[in-house]
Amino acid sequence: MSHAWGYAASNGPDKWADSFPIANGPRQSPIDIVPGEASFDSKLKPLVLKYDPSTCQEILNNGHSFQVTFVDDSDSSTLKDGPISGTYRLKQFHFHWGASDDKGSEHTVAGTKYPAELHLVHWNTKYPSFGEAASQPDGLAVVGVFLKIGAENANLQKLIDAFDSIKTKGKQSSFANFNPATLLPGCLDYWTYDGSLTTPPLLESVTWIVCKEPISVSSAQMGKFRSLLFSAEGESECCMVDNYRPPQPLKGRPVRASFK
Ligand SMILES: N/C(=N\S(N)(=O)=O)N1CCCC1
Ligand SMILES: [Zn+2]
Repeated sequence: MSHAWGYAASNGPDKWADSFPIANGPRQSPIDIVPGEASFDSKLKPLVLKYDPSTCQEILNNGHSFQVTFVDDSDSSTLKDGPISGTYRLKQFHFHWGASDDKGSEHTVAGTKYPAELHLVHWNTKYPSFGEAASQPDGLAVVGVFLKIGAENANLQKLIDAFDSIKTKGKQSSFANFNPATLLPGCLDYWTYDGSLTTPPLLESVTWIVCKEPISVSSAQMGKFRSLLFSAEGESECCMVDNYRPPQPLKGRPVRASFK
């Protein structure tokens, strides 16, 4: 791939293996989660998520998605227990979505696509930094939350209200005192499996924790997601849509459920 990766036919998921051969590796993400084939594991603990809104720093259009970045120089915002051991610090969260409400999530559930998926990215503090952790098999833990069309979500609206300041690639603005816990579903039942980053560099360092229960988003709010641009200011406008990788081969991996 002579040019930067993206989601177009010329540089999208089907082309990523040209520059990132791990794209065909043994533990790639996302996957299709088939509930009837997941095995309940009574040893799985409930998730312990502790988020401090004061660690919320900025909101950014990185040209692939929008992300909210957190100060991660202390254990103020962390993920513990669940399928992981030790303490993982929240680095950022971001979303993936479609051009229409019938697609957009990366993980699917028995083939069902949701209109969007939230990813809360955490790194293992046994390593000195996110960058170091991202290259380790137990380095990252990402909590995935599906978005389902329904009632308007007032907490998502706080993110949407900042979109005018980050419409184009590379734009960022300060974003303070947002509590990511407000984006979690009421029930934290989850599926978990060993996987990877779903964008280049596709590193196989992620313990995936995918919540069974979605959160709501209105169709109008999804329309606002689609008003963001992949393109930078002054470039020909390219709507930020379909920024999701399709499910990858499971290759024999177990998928465990924290619930019966
Ligand atoms: N692909 C990623 N996260 S994801 N979609 O696998 O959660 N990231 C790339 C760099 C930082 C996070
Ligand atoms: Zn993601």
